[in-house]
Amino acid sequence: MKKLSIKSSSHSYPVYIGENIRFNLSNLVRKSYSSFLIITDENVGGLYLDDVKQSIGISDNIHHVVIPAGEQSKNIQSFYALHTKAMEYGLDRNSLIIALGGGVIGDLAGFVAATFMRGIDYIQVPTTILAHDSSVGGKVAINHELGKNLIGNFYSPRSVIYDVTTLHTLPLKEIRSGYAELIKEALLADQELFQDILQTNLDSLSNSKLIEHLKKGIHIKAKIVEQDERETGSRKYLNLGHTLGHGLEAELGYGAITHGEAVAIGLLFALYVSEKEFSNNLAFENVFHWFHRNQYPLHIQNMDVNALLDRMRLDKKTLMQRIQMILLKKISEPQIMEFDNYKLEQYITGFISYLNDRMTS
Ligand SMILES: NC(=O)c1ccc[n+]([C@@H]2O[C@H](COP(=O)([O-])OP(=O)(O)OC[C@H]3O[C@@H](n4cnc5c(N)ncnc54)[C@H](O)[C@@H]3O)[C@@H](O)[C@H]2O)c1
Ligand SMILES: O=C(O)C(=O)C[C@@H](O)[C@H](O)[C@H](O)COP(=O)(O)O
Ligand SMILES: [Zn+2]
Repeated sequence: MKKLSIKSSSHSYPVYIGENIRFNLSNLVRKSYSSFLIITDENVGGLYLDDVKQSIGISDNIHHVVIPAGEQSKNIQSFYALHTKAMEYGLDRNSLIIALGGGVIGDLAGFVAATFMRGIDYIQVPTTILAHDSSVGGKVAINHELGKNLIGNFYSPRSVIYDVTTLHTLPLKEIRSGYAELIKEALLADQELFQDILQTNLDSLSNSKLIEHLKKGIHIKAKIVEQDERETGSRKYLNLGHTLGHGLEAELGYGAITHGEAVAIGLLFALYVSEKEFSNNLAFENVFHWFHRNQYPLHIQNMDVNALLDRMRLDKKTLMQRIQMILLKKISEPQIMEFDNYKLEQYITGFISYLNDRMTS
């Protein structure tokens, strides 16, 4: 098992990465709690809820709630229902919430923990590749129907317990989704990781390669969030690919495409704009080929560009109504840039038709 420690403004917390460590929760969670609420979804619950329950111990004070799987559950109704359950189960300020699942569960359960009785402890037990990103850094949120993660907070977990054995049950679609965030981290900070991912075929991914990539991704994320927890500066770079990605998720309807699939298209857009702005031959071609080879859904059909721009304007990086995008001058050299509507509209229109042409040729 590997352990790293992350410093947040309120406390430091360990990230454990290892095989079958979901069976060892009671040793890894050191403090004693009055009660536990495990929040999970129907897919993950069927696979791992019993393991986690047993690993905490035998007690009347271990409760669980299973919610429908998917992005549509990351909403105000689930948030409210979880608060109701927490009250009905008698959780108090010394209770622990356990987020067992992917990023949807982590963001939602984390936000419930951040707000229940003004904040109680929670831990992240991530079960997707994508959640190597979401479980670290303390961003917790739910979606508003107008925009992604618009209701939320920064609220760090007490620990992250990443049992990589759980990743064996992930479908290929979710492997792809998680790798979009890994490519993002590689583009931001690690040329070697980037080249290595480009050599990797997701349908024949080895366990050792996956774990190597995850450790590097977590390392990159950890370094950035330690420097700038509340996103006043360099943390914005972790939003590479998300200005368009989040806009697409909201405009297409939450869950129509996965977060990682949206980020993949957003990354291509960021590279497309970067190459035009900085006149360089960056990485668009390589990334496009890799996504295509690994069957990422890259078509954007029947998109109302103005509606998409309105979604993008609700992005949290927007200032004075001006949309900001993270671009790359080169690999490992991100830069934030502000755009006026006209220019961005031109770029989006050009990008969508270019991408659709490439996908049909
Ligand atoms: N807080 C952050 O810093 C941050 C970072 C990145 C993404 N996010 C958020 O994370 C969410 C996406 O997370 P996600 O991709 O993990 O989605 P998810 O939680 O919906 O999980 C994806 C799917 O995989 C299933 N699943 C999960 N673990 C499984 C397993 N081990 N075996 C089989 N099936 C499993 C789930 O039931 C679900 O159907 C988005 O809402 C995004 O906004 C947050
Ligand atoms: O941790 C961050 O910071 C990120 O931007 C990571 C992103 O992958 C993640 O999707 C995050 O939730 C986006 O944050 P948001 O503030 O744009 O909602
Ligand atoms: Zn993301």
